[in-house]
Amino acid sequence: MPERISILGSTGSIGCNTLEVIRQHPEEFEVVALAAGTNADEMVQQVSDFSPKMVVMATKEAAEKVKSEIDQNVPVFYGTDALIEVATHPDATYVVSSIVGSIGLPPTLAAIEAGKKIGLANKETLVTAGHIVVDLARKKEVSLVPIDSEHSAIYQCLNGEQKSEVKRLILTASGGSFRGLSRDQLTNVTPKDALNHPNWSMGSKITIDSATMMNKGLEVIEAHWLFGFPYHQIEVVLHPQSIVHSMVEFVDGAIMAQLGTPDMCVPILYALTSPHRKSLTNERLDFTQATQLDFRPLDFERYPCVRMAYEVGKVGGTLPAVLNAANEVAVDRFLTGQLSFLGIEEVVQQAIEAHNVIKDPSLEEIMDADQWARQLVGQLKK
Ligand SMILES: NC(=O)C1=CN([C@@H]2O[C@H](COP(=O)(O)OP(=O)(O)OC[C@H]3O[C@@H](n4cnc5c(N)ncnc54)[C@H](OP(=O)(O)O)[C@@H]3O)[C@@H](O)[C@H]2O)C=CC1
Ligand SMILES: CC(=O)[C@@H](O)[C@H](O)COP(=O)(O)O
Ligand SMILES: [Mn+2]
Repeated sequence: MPERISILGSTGSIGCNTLEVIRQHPEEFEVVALAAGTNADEMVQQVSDFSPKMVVMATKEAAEKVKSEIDQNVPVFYGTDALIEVATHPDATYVVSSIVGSIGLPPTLAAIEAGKKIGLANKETLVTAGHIVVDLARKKEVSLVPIDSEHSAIYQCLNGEQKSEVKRLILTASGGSFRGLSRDQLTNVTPKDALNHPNWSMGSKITIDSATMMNKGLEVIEAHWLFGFPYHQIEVVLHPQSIVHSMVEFVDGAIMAQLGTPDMCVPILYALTSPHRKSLTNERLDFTQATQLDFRPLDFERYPCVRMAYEVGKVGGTLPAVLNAANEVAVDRFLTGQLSFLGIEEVVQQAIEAHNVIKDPSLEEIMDADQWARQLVGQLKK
């Protein structure tokens, strides 16, 4: 039987790569339902290529545009509630969670509640409500398989290993688009500069997160929840080539690493087929050509967002949701010219300091904290 897949965020970078993987294995995978934001043109093409049973767009206008331009009689809905229909479609066995931002949390939880297998790209879900997501997945016996490249690498390195024999997880970080610049040189950098990631082609929000290295901070919290290790066993190392996608060190000093060209189709396909592997037509590493692998320690002064994320992750409660929501709004304001690049970390720090943390929060308390941070950072001047 093919894996029957719903994709949340099908028009994005991960969504399109997922469809590319599906295209390469038509006998293994079938598309059931697709959800996206406002990119109606891309969705019209996807409907024509994959004939889903249902489509959801974020807005009425986008839904009407899709409806008016598709040949097939596919139901098209819109809005956040309709995302749940895609996530829980009765014909779907697998949900790829690849909407950007904490808006991906409710449909991802709904998919877990409905017992679907999950391929998780949306790291904001785990940062915002890690304890709730992981507990529900355990209760429902749902496998939560990482798509994020570092976490996919660690997932592969941990396969068949004992957790008690792990010394530490080592996340690699490219350093982002400004890795060659000092902090003083960051004062006047522009969104165009920041969107120029050295190794990966990704959506705009995560590309800015890579430049501030908030991405690595979010990934530390993501690793904590996915693999169940305390923060002192999770480390970050700079690796400018993004070839070693992450590593696991064991108690005997042995280190396992997963390597490959920076291509998200690899972790996406592995998430869909693990523990098995399928072929992929893609660029390969060639060690007969000169290949350099460099590693450097992370300077927390240069990249304060990583330090912030460790501190926030250790405090827990509603604070990671505040960090995440504040960052989402700050990145959006940077991209729209309302905030400087260094302003991103400043306003996130202000939100964290102003928040009264609720310990062991309910989902409602987490959503409230998320909204509180969005309002606060939306008003802050910088
Ligand atoms: N790109 C990558 O290589 C990696 C991404 N990730 C994570 O995966 C997630 C997606 O990243 P990426 O693909 O780069 O992001 P993109 O910005 O490329 O894509 C985001 C997707 O979410 C959709 N979307 C946005 N808002 C809504 C909404 N309100 N309702 C429904 N859909 C919505 C977009 O639709 P539309 O465009 O139509 O508006 C688009 O399909 C993020 O959490 C990111 O951190 C993790 C590792 C690597
Ligand atoms: C592809 C992927 O997983 C991204 O999260 C990537 O890791 C970004 O790279 P850096 O955050 O290391 O710049
Ligand atoms: Mn990553």
